[in-house]
Amino acid sequence: METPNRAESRAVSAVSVEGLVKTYPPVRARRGTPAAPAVRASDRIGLDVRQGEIFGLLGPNGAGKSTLVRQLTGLLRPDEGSVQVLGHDLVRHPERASRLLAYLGQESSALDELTVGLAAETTARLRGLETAAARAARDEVLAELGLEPLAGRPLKKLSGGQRRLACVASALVGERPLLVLDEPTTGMDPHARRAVWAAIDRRRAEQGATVLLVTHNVIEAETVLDRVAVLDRGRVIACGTPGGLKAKVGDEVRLELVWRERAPVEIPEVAALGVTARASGRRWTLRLSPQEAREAVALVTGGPAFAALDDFRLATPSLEDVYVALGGRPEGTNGEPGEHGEPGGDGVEGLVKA
Ligand SMILES: Nc1ncnc2c1ncn2[C@@H]1O[C@H](COP(=O)(O)OP(=O)(O)OP(=O)(O)O)[C@@H](O)[C@H]1O
Repeated sequence: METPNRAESRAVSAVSVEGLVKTYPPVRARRGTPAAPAVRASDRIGLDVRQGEIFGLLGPNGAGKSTLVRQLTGLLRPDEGSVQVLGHDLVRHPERASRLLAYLGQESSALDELTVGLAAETTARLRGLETAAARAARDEVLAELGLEPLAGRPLKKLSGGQRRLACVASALVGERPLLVLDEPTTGMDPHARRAVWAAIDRRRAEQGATVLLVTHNVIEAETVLDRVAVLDRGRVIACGTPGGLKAKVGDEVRLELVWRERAPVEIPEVAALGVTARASGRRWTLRLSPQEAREAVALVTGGPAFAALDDFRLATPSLEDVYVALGGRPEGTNGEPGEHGEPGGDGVEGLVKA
């Protein structure tokens, strides 16, 4: 028998995904193009996004975030599994997606020929608003995002950040209960970013909108998200609130050491620290217990190592630490998982949402 809690959580679910599998087929080698193997971009994904929350999908390049949202928005058919959006089965009825959700993808080519104003107005009309209402909605969203001075300019003649902002305006125009935004603030300056987050937050506060946000900007994600799912190689390797996920890293603190030129590894204690450090140029990042951190700070500030030290910083765990601990790659790098991070397998099972 179903417990009241489960029944209740189902009732307020905006997006519910179960057992989602998507494999891109292999590509045969042709005229100088090498063959590519099949890619399982969604590997039995299960997710539940509650109504009214800002839910993030976080993961490195190629983790499968866009593939997942394209299935959630009815644009890509899964091989297996179910997708329910506000109670509608979008695998069986992908055509219903346009009534339920606004989707901002990574590409904007469909709107490129239109002016900023016309793109917003046309989208509003397509979402069922009458001419006068569509124009009012257009004016409102352009004012909200500071786009009025650019209203008459075609998107293809704007800078990257301006074009992205215009695309956000079109995504937000006309009310949709679910906003699916794939990297909405890419290329934007801080002023534009703030305007976008304020506009998203307003739709949640005033319209009760649910927001599903794709990002690999860990820092930004931490401040705006209610909950986050971390994707890696097509799998959800963790899901929870940013605070909850951070608590899973325990009471570890992060110690960052910046060396003047190079780390003085001829000092045995420094060499020992280096074994567990993630090194990036002159910077070492360590995750340590509070006691270990105290000892490490005493070592690098008190002894001969101090002469080689340029700067250091102690911080409580961030979402980025969680991400690295789970086998994700730190922001801004394309390298392999952190040296002391588990490879996203057994060690993190306890974090994966049931
Ligand atoms: N149309 C396609 N055909 C074949 N493989 C694809 C296709 N689209 C994506 N892939 C592969 O599927 C995997 C997941 O890609 P996806 O675009 O979903 O990742 P992502 O997490 O959105 O990445 P990014 O952060 O770079 O946007 C990658 O290995 C990618 O190379």
